This record gives sequence, C-alpha cells and structure tokens, in this order.
Amino acid sequence: MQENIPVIAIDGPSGAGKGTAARLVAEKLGWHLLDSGAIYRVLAVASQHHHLGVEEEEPLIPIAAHLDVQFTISSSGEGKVILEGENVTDIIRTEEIGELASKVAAFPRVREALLRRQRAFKNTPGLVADGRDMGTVVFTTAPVKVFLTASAEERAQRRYNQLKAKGFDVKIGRLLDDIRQRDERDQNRKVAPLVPAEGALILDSTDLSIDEVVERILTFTNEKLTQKTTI
Ligand SMILES: Nc1ncnc2c1ncn2[C@@H]1O[C@H](COP(=O)(O)OP(=O)(O)O)[C@@H](O)[C@H]1O
Ligand SMILES: Nc1ccn([C@@H]2O[C@H](COP(=O)(O)OP(=O)(O)O)[C@@H](O)[C@H]2O)c(=O)n1
Repeated sequence: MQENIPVIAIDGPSGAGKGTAARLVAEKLGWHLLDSGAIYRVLAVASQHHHLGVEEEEPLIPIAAHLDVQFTISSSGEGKVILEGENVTDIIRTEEIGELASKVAAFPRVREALLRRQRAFKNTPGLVADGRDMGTVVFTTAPVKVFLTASAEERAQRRYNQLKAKGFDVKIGRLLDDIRQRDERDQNRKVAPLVPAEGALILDSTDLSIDEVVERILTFTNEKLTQKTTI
C-alpha cells in the first residue's frame, strides 16, 4: 500500500547539502530519489521557453500542470533532466535559474499544480525526497524528517566551489547575497515556507563532512523506522 512506503524528507536552505545527502542516502538504501527543487528549476526554464515572466501566477499554472519533463539516469549513472526534448541538466543549476525558481515557487497555485507529480515519486521500497516543504506539505506522514542547514557563508562557499568546478564564472560576494535573498524569500512566503517540520532532526552541517551528514541521517532513519517497523 502506498501509505506504508517509507519516506525520508530532507528540507533546508540552498547549499546546505540536501541534494548530495539525499542522493547518497538513497543509493545506500536502494530507494527512489526526488529532487523537488529540480522541478521548480525546470518550471523556471519552461517559463523562459514560453516567453513568460515570473511576476504573474496565472500564465504559469498550465505550464506547471503540463510540464513535459523527464528525469533519466544514463548507463554510466549520470542523472539527466530533459525538458520538452531538450537536455537542461546544466542550465537548471545556474544561480539565475535558482533565483527564478524561488520566484515561481512562491505562487500557491503553481505549488498545488506540482503536488501530484512530486507524490508520484513515492514507490517501493522507499523514497528520499529533498526540498523546502517535503516534511511540512508534500509528505506530511513521512516517518523520517530532517532539516539540514549550514551558515550562509559556508553555503555560499560550497556553491562557489560547485559552480567553479562546472566552469561557471562566479563571485563569492554575489553568491552570498543571492543565498541570503533566496533564504529570505523561501522563509517568508505565505505558502509552504521553509521551516523545520515537527519532529525533524535538525542537522547543522557547517562543520560536518558529507559522510558525517549521511551517517547521521542513516542512524536517525534506523531509530525512527525501528520504532515503527524495520527498514
Ligand atoms: N557537508 C558538506 N561539506 C562540504 N561540502 C558539502 C557538504 N555537503 C554538500 N557539500 C557540497 O556543497 C555543494 C552544494 O550541495 P547540494 O547538495 O547541492 O546542496 P543543496 O541541495 O542543499 O542546495 C555541492 O558541491 C556539495 O558537494
Ligand atoms: N520543495 C521545494 C523545492 C524547491 N523550492 C524552490 O525552488 C528553488 C530551487 O530549489 P533547489 O532545491 O534546487 O535549490 P538549492 O537548494 O539547490 O539552491 C528554491 O529556492 C525554492 O524557492 C521550493 O519552493 N520547494
């Protein structure tokens, strides 16, 4: 039964390490993965394709409802994101698109239109989902909820390293400003604001390695799931 499929919901601000941790936890457990932020990022790109601004909600709703996107894994294990037949894997990771994504994500009816698509990722044997509202809105009954955070300075530095490695020309000061603006927008919007879910493990990763973060999530998952059943 769909209700009995376990979900690990990992929420937190930009650059906290959610995506990295979620992928590694999902690999370790052999569970499915939902990068919900990628859906909002894809919607931002789709709005550009359709020559729409991100200031008005109404025109974005049908685009969100009928988003033609595929998340595929190549034979070498590389994740690919295909929008309307076009490979948008790298484009969606730019700060410009992150910024637009956080604008389209502030519209309640856009979020509503994307709910079913996100919930469809929940399949046996389990799902690891990361985003801003996985534990508070999309998977409220998830047995395992984690709020992963880190200082804004550390998150900007991580983003800087990540984008530099991909060959993007970025400035650390600008990234820090962007992160602070995005935090502000994500935390203060009226619908599905970024807040820790009730009962979430609050994990500050500022001084933790990726391996330590993954270890703590797995330990917490074990504790939570053995309280109910077993993993
Ligand atoms: N605990 C950590 N210590 C150092 N770097 C990290 C840590 N967690 C993630 N990173 C790196 O920071 C960058 C941003 O991580 P990501 O998982 O994309 O964050 P988020 O999904 O929360 O925005 C990536 O390059 C990742 O490798
Ligand atoms: N579940 C989610 C996931 C992302 N988002 C929005 O989408 C934007 C991009 O999400 P992301 O997870 O890819 O961003 P990063 O944390 O990787 O910077 C965020 O700034 C949020 O505004 C959201 O509102 N709800």
